[in-house]
Amino acid sequence: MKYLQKEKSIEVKNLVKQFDRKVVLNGISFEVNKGEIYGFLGPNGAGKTTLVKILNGLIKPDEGYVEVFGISPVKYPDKVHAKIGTLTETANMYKYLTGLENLMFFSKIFGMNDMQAKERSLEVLKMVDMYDEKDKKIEFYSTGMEKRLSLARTFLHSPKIVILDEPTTGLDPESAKNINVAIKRYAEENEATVFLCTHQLRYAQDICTKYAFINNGNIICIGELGDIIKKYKFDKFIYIEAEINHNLEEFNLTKLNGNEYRVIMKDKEQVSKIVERIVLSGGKVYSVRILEPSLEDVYFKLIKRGGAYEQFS
Ligand SMILES: Nc1ncnc2c1ncn2[C@@H]1O[C@H](COP(=O)(O)OP(=O)(O)OP(=O)(O)O)[C@@H](O)[C@H]1O
Repeated sequence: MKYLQKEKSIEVKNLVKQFDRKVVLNGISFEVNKGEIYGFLGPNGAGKTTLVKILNGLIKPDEGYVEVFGISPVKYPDKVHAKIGTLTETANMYKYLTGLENLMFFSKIFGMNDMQAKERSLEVLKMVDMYDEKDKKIEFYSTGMEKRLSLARTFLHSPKIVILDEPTTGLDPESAKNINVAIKRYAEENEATVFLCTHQLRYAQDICTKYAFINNGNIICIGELGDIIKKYKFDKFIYIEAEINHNLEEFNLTKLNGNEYRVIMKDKEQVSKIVERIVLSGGKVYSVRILEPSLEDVYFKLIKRGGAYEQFS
């Protein structure tokens, strides 16, 4: 059978970056394939923004190499900029211009004429669900609206790679969800690759297809969530929604919200034993679910554990 090689969007090899002798990226290597929504996850100060700057050719690595669609951003930043759209934490927009005027301004920087700029700006406004707000000045936008407009700006030149640095930071859950929907839709409709840097794991889990965990400049794990869970034999959880009348300490249930409880699953018999005890002691069981650990569970265990880098593909 013919070996089909996946098309690489980003390739990073043995990348090292230091600031004032502090190693911020410690020889990291990974590849992002076309069409992936790749979550690059790590705590504050892990080195995510530094990597985004290198991918954009804004700073140079000390060692190693990086390619975006086979082009070095170190040597040819302009060529790379033409193919990627980057949303940084601090996207600068003109407060006294409307959303539409801002987007038209940036469209013209990409070489569009008035008509093309207007047409494309209206298109991307619809993509992020901001069409109705297009004539409002940015100074009157909420944080969530401003972020969606910044995302629209990232989409203006139809980039095949979108690099997003903390796109949901500071947003309420609904605004964060809107951002996620727009990112996913853009990726699907444009067959684009997304490189998402964040420490907001719940939002990452909603859209990412693959992950790299970075801590203190080292990648500690790369893979799809299911493969990482299998590899490390992470426990499953039993979630029980119930009214519990008696102390069931022996089962080590952790109370979550309302009537929901969670416990690490040891074996299948455990489920009926817990349900039986709750009912026999006068309580009520409304639902029982068995779930894989979340991205958050996996991430915190691996980050805490530290250790060597492992890749599953
Ligand atoms: N220009 C610079 N000069 C000196 N140190 C820097 C510089 N830029 C970044 N650093 C340091 O490099 C480390 C990594 O920073 P970076 O911004 O890449 O982390 P991050 O993972 O993006 O974190 P956050 O989520 O907080 O933005 C930090 O300790 C930071 O202080």
